Amino acid sequence: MASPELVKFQHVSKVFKTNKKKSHEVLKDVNLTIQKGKIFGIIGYSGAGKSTLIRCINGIEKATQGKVFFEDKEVNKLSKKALRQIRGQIGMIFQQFNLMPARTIAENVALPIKYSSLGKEKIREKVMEMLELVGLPEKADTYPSSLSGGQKQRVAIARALINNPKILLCDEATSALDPQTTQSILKLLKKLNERLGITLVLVTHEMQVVEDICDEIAVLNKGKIVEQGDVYSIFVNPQDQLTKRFINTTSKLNVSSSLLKTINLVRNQQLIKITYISDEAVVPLISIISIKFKIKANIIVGDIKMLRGKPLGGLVIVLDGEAEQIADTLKYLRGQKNVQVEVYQDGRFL
Ligand SMILES: Nc1ncnc2c1ncn2[C@@H]1O[C@H](COP(=O)(O)OP(=O)(O)OP(=O)(O)O)[C@@H](O)[C@H]1O
Repeated sequence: MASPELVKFQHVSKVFKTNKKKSHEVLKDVNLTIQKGKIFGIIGYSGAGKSTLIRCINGIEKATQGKVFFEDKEVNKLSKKALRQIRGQIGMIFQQFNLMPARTIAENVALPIKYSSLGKEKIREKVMEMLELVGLPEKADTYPSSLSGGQKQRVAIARALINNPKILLCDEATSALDPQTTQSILKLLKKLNERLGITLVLVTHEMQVVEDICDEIAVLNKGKIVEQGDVYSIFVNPQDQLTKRFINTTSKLNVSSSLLKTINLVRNQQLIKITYISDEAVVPLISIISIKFKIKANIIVGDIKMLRGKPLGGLVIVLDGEAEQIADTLKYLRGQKNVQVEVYQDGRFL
């Protein structure tokens, strides 16, 4: 059974007026559903509208058209008081951490509950609990300037979680961090998702982040969602060119064009890329096509990885044979269940 819906966008558009005459449609007819407990990635280039989209979830931005729901509540229609209550259930972290430099780590983490009815001791207890959760209890009484970028993001996560939110919005949360620190923050986010059941929305321009921890993904291009679905299916069979470009950034099969230029294809040779999943990952496709079609197949690059616990493999191969043999081989490969075939033409795989 599908998990219940936490966030829903129905035909959401957002227009910013840039001056009296000009306006800019930043989100265009966005439809998406985020299920409770999932890790949902929103990927797109700079300016695609990612931040605007997640800011519509907590009502920092208001949709110009369409509806945004948080559980069963329509965010745009809430009173100020109701919106404040909803925001208490929505945590947010940012690329630049947004910590207050003149406050200690403990004071930073306590900020969202500073004016609550909780007493000082209870607040300190909750702060320490959050700092334990993110692995930084010993930093409670130090200042942000003494922390590394990764530690600052951990503090920001602790602050965002202190109200026990249902969802954590992460706006390019790892973009300012080196790859190793990025990994440790992603690991922490995954742990929080598993332990607390908190829903995560990750805005990013890095497909590696999506590959590492997301369950679902929406690809945003100039304000439009061009593709969405579960991460494995999208990695296996991306439909949109932009999605393919993002996936290529994480793939060892993304043979550089300079390397491809060194492969001097002669007549009767065809460069292809095949991607295969599940059982096909272990089926000896190359042997089969060599025997069946008497074709030579030279492997240029091969890769196999586990994605969400399932294998995803791929090969870049030069097929060498008569035109008819190549055509029959391509037909055979394309007829295989769970095998995607792309042919190299005009400098790219299509
Ligand atoms: N308050 C605003 N007024 C006018 N234009 C805005 C406003 N906020 C954002 N925009 C414009 O909307 C577009 C999308 O911005 P947004 O920050 O949502 O994109 P993004 O995908 O998050 O990009 P980045 O990763 O660079 O932040 C940009 O062209 C931006 O200039």
